[in-house]
Amino acid sequence: MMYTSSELGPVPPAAIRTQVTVPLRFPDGYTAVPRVFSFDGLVDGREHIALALGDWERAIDRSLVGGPAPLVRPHSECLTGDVFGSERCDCGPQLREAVERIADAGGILLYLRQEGRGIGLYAKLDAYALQDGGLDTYEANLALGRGEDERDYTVAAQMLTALGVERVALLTNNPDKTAQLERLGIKVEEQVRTRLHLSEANLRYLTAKAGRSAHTLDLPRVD
Ligand SMILES: Nc1nc2c(ncn2[C@@H]2O[C@H](COP(=O)(O)OP(=O)(O)OP(=O)(O)O)[C@@H](O)[C@H]2O)c(=O)[nH]1
Ligand SMILES: [Zn+2]
Repeated sequence: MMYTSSELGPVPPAAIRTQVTVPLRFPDGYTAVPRVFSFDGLVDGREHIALALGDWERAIDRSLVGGPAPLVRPHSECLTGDVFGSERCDCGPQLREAVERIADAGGILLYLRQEGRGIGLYAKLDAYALQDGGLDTYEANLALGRGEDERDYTVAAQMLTALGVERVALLTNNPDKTAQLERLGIKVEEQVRTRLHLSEANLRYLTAKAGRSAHTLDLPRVD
């Protein structure tokens, strides 16, 4: 049975399992040196990781004594976008943007293994095929007998709590991430928008996100 936060009440604790430094170099030459954390006890049994970037320890310490909240992005896995640079979505550029902004501010990137808004990679590719036949990104999920968005952010709350993060500035345009984390006991003091990463190929996808799930995206009008 799938775990959902509303069923089981308080978020079960998770513990840090390993932390290790992984130097990164992006295709455009940008480099960052996050501390990568793995965890024991995440409720869905998947291998989610947290990347702590910049002066993250000071950012967390400061937030515990009333200073500004650390910048945190929960980023859902998108193999085609994050790894291969797919232009069907905005995930790759958003991930690159997030790493740099969090490294500058000090904070945490949660890399959540929730491919395809939780339906998995093969189902996402099936959904892409349906979108090529005219359905939008949400209709395609429904046509496959899946939810429009099956993501549950309990694991994100678990990881933040294990890292000692109680308050966050959340780097996202997705109001559901903010709402769920608040319900899970993480204080979201601010929702910080990501930039708009628009291409000819992702315009329909981003328009559906803005229209159907209230993503905060300033898109040009399409007639
Ligand atoms: N089912 C499905 N999933 C998609 C499609 N396009 C992208 N995705 C997935 O959508 C998710 C996007 O996740 P995020 O980058 O966290 O983005 P978001 O929830 O839109 O919110 P932001 O924080 O504003 O970026 C990834 O898991 C992608 O694999 C699609 O057409 N169908
Ligand atoms: Zn994507």
